[in-house]
Amino acid sequence: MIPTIVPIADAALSQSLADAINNKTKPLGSLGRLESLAAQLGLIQRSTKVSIDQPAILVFAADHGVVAEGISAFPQDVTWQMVENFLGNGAAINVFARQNGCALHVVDAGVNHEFGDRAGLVHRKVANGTRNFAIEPAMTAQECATALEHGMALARDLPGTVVGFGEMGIGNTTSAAALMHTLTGQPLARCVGAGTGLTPDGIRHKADVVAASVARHAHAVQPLEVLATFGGFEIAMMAGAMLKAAEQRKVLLIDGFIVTSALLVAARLQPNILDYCVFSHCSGEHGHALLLEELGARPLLDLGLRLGEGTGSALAVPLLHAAANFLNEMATFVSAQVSERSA
Ligand SMILES: O=C(O)c1ccc[n+]([C@@H]2O[C@H](COP(=O)([O-])O)[C@@H](O)[C@H]2O)c1
Ligand SMILES: Cc1cc2nc[nH]c2cc1C
Repeated sequence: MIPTIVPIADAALSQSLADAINNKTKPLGSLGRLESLAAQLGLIQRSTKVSIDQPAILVFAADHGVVAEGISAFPQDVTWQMVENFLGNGAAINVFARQNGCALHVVDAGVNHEFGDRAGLVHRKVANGTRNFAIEPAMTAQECATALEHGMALARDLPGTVVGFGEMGIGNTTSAAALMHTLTGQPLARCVGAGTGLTPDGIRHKADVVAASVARHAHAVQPLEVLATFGGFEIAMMAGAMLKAAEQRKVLLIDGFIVTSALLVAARLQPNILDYCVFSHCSGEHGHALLLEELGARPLLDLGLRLGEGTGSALAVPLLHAAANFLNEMATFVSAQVSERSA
């Protein structure tokens, strides 16, 4: 069952939050984007005091059958090798999660590798990678439902008020581009990018593969059908986790192009989910800026990141703390006896 997500709008609370923010010892609006972020946190948590408690990053990993079409600059084995790197604390996400006090959970959603009983790995493998969607749908409806259910169950069991999303999966920018094109109607050329580093010729080939695949599966139009046809297990599991986390009124930290494509699917199922999302950054991946625009999203950071793993999510955590802390802790003009604006 897809969770029902309620909007966060509350006119009376919005006014209280605006008053609380405007009464702080600062010129009106001078904390810029942190002010709208603080107001969003307050509406999500239904309070004029907010808490950024036990932030967690979930990194979902899976393989993609479409790599057989030669659409990535890297071999498929990098997916499981990077999962090992996450478990060994050596990846960028390990560094940034540790630096910013985030718990890190690495989930095998469908990697084409047997990890054995590896400490720290969350085993939710749906299958050893998806099928090649250039030939047949990536997953069955049942596999897609299983991935969504696992994601929902994982999010349900998380403590804390913030969930950041990340992913690892060689080939998954091809999935994400197909999802974006199919669900938004944006031209393919605006959805397909270099991923891990394709050459211009490689990008043209990738776009041709997606174009042929979309034509082959033209019947897939409903969001869940589109997800099963072009998605990855990590993308479907993320979509499930996002839906459950929003139902639980958590703050969702959205990472780059692939994470946003999972959110796009979730938002087509439950549009109110967008109220709970903080868009951590605009990725350097070609389609991301437009995908954010499609979702009406305003990213916090623009650092040219295009790594994935949840790195943008982890880097945005200090900004969440800053927004929460100024709202909770700053003095008001009255309490600090600071003179207000003269005219
Ligand atoms: O997050 C992004 O915007 C992003 C952009 C480009 C690449 N990636 C990462 O690179 C991998 C997919 O790239 P590719 O070229 O194999 O499709 C996958 O592991 C993603 O985490 C991530
Ligand atoms: C090395 C490497 C690390 C990654 N992390 C996320 N996607 C990745 C892709 C590659 C190739």
